[in-house]
Amino acid sequence: MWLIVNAGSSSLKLKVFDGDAEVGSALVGEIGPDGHREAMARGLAEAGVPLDRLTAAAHRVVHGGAGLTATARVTPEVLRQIEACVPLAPLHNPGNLVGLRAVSALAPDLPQYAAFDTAFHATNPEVATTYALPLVERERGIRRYGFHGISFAALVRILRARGDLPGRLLACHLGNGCSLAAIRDGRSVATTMGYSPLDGLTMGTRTGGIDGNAVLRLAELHGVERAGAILNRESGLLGLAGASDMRALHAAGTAEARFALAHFAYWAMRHAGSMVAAMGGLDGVVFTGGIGENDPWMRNEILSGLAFLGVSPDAQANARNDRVLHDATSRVVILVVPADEERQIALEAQAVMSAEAQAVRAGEGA
Ligand SMILES: Nc1ncnc2c1ncn2[C@@H]1O[C@H](COP(=O)(O)OP(=O)(O)O)[C@@H](O)[C@H]1O
Ligand SMILES: CC(=O)OP(=O)(O)O
Ligand SMILES: [Mg+2]
Repeated sequence: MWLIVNAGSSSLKLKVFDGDAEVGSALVGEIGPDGHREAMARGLAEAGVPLDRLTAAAHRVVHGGAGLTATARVTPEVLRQIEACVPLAPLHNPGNLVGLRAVSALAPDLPQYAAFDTAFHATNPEVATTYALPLVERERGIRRYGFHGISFAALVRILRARGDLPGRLLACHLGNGCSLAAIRDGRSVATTMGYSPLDGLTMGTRTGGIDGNAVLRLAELHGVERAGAILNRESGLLGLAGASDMRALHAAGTAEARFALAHFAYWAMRHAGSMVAAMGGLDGVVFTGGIGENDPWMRNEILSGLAFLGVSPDAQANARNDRVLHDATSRVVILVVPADEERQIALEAQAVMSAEAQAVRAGEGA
């Protein structure tokens, strides 16, 4: 049995797999950036995790930096590197570390693995990942990494298994954090997040794209730490309309809420154009994440802005949150694939464990 821990910025998802079967799960939502320790204790109890029967645990880790680019066994050195990436993903890596430490406290001998949100974008070309900074600054690892890679890898795996993977795919992960990826023949060639999960789309509490000089001005006014909190925790939908939750904005009906919804849709559409250019056209659009899977209004708004690309949704299918959304005239397929990060983490970690076992056997045989 495997325990999978997915600590996002606003939710904690736990799953227990026995072979292919999901035998336990827990979802602790709306936990806020500092609530991961309590959420972890609650989640483990709720999922009924049989600690003594576990083979291993595997975790989603948002930022692996330049050093951690593939799913790995968690060693003290790996933990140190994840810790070193905390400033790069301040909403995420601390929660990921809480999860890792909570499991080792409960089961000190249990093997643990980490899968990284950055890894899927390792195939982006250098022009896409490089900031035009002086060499000495670039050498510090200040570059674009991209995130939500476990979610993107999962939807590629699912679509490929169905024989449904479009050649040039615009993937939209719209949750509390939001990013787009340009996926060509199953490989990421561009994505909207950069050095940290702040860049790109308007998000629940993050600005999305903002001019570096505006960031400097905020740091000058408030100090670096406070400026970081403003950009990461008090901005986005929350900053525009006082609520970070998409459902709350739809319900609010105020002018501010309508503007925040329009802002979210507009910037998703603007960045989608950039993704389409990066892969030289568009064959498919896929939505995933809490908003991507459940918000017909938002999907329709974004897709309307992409009508010039031949994107044409079926209104009824969209309203029903169907898995296939394009109508008969659409030149582009439009799909919904529920986020499957936990199974992706399990598959990747199990592959690493099998490779380790094989290496040990080979060593014993030699
Ligand atoms: N039925 C719904 N309609 C609109 N938005 C929804 C719906 N259900 C969930 N959401 C939104 O999805 C977002 C959370 O996405 P999720 O992927 O669960 O978050 P996380 O990034 O923490 O994993 C929130 O903005 C929430 O309001
Ligand atoms: C990377 C990221 O933004 O993750 P989440 O959507 O879980 O906040
Ligand atoms: Mg998420």
